[in-house]
Amino acid sequence: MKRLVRSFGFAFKGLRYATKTQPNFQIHLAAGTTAVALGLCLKISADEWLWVMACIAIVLITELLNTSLETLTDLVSPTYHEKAGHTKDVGAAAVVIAALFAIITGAIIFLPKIINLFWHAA
Ligand SMILES: Nc1ncnc2c1ncn2[C@@H]1O[C@H](COP(=O)(O)OP(=O)(O)OP(=O)(O)O)[C@@H](O)[C@H]1O
Repeated sequence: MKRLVRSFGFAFKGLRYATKTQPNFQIHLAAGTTAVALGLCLKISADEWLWVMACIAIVLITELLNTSLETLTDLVSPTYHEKAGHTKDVGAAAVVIAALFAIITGAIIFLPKIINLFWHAA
């Protein structure tokens, strides 16, 4: 049990580090918070909540793994190396794919509801 609590402590340390030092992680956190606020305002269904939560988790997880990869790359290869560049580029590509998936899912869920709202307000 003590080991589990210690592991959680390290995990929160990592989360704090990413939140404090990574502007991209801060942007993804803000986007996730906005999606949750929109979900509450637009009263999305349980199924839609599952998609929204999955998207938020996938984007934050890929961003955290990318940060981890970048940090390790900077440690192992502080000077220019083609493979270090590939490592960072592939990590960044994973984040872009996750973010695109989240944007498309968000558009499918929220756009019709937002359009409907304006349609009825007009
Ligand atoms: N050691 C390196 N060797 C070769 N290319 C590198 C190296 N470090 C970075 N690069 C190239 O520069 C790009 C930007 O890297 P940089 O370290 O500036 O930002 P990042 O760590 O990818 O992202 P962030 O701005 O979120 O910290 C990388 O995607 C890679 O193409």
